[in-house]
Amino acid sequence: MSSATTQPVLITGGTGTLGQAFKRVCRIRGLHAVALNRAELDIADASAIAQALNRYQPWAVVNAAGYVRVDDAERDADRCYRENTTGPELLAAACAAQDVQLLTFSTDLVFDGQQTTPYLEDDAPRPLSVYGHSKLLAEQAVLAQLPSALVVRTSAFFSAWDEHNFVHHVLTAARRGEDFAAADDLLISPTYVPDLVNSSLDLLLDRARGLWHLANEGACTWAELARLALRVAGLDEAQVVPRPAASFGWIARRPRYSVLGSTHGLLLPSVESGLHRHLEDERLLQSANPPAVLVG
Ligand SMILES: NC(=O)C1=CN([C@@H]2O[C@H](COP(=O)(O)OP(=O)(O)OC[C@H]3O[C@@H](n4cnc5c(N)ncnc54)[C@H](OP(=O)(O)O)[C@@H]3O)[C@@H](O)[C@H]2O)C=CC1
Ligand SMILES: Cc1cn([C@H]2C[C@H](O)[C@@H](COP(=O)(O)OP(=O)(O)O[C@H]3O[C@@H](C)C(=O)[C@@H](O)[C@H]3O)O2)c(=O)[nH]c1=O
Repeated sequence: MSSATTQPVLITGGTGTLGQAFKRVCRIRGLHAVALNRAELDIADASAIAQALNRYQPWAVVNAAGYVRVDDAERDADRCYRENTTGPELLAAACAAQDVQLLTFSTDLVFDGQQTTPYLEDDAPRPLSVYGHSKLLAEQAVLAQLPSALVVRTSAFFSAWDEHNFVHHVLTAARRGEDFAAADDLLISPTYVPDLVNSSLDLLLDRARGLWHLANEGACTWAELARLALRVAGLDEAQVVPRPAASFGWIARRPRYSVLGSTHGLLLPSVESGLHRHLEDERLLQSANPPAVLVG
């Protein structure tokens, strides 16, 4: 295979949180990358995948595309399975045929939450939602098509690089002086997106394969995460209103415990460290002269 320096990493879902973050981290690390949006590459279209692989000749595909609206998925199952299961399976088949590495992402929501200790890669999955089921089928299909694929289970993204995440919403509400209701009975593993992307890329470059759990160290409830974010930001933690998950009226069931541990022993830095860097990134991006590598 040719070297990673001459061929690009091909990123799907280039307009999303993860796709944009991969683009940015590749730029920071000097890795050649091409990020495609849905119009340029629909991952559920086999001929579009073949065309993209032929055109860009990537050494690896990073699949950052997916259907992530967990509640909507319960009533929009066909679309969810198309984007979360069919897409990754077709990518894996195409990568297998052309000897290209593949990194794709799964979720803590493949688990049912009955455990009381962190879920490891070989613990039995039993999803409670259409979204979780679509991701479990994808894991199985991808590894059947391409046993060398890297499948990273992760959860509860936060990042200052865009606004589509829980921590951003909490900070924004608190700065406006508004209270913020957050579930206090679901235990999760929050994940700082830049840490996830850097570690995933390291694993991809090391040719790691199979299932890996990647999340920041430090299990907490959504309410604890909200309070920690406000504490790190020097805001008033009392603006977090703890509530049971059942009171939010969500359509999809969520596991009450979906903390991720790993048999591989690789842990990202602590959630608190991620929050400090989230706030520092906010500051840099809002400054008069943000660093060029962070812009775009
Ligand atoms: N957000 C989270 O907390 C977590 C996310 N993940 C996983 O990480 C991955 C990325 O999530 P995230 O970045 O948050 O999601 P986003 O919704 O921010 O981004 C998803 C991207 O996928 C694109 N997309 C959807 N369907 C297709 C398709 N058929 N072909 C090409 N592109 C498509 C979307 O395009 P468009 O804008 O056109 O819709 C969008 O750009 C997903 O696999 C998700 O399951 C896992 C755990 C936690
Ligand atoms: C959990 C929670 C969410 N919210 C808000 C934030 C958000 O706008 C909305 C729904 O929350 P989320 O979508 O973040 O929650 P959810 O869909 O459960 O998040 C998931 O995303 C998918 C893609 C994953 O794979 C998981 O790892 C997980 O992080 O409700 C609260 O206001 N309070 C809360 O306590």
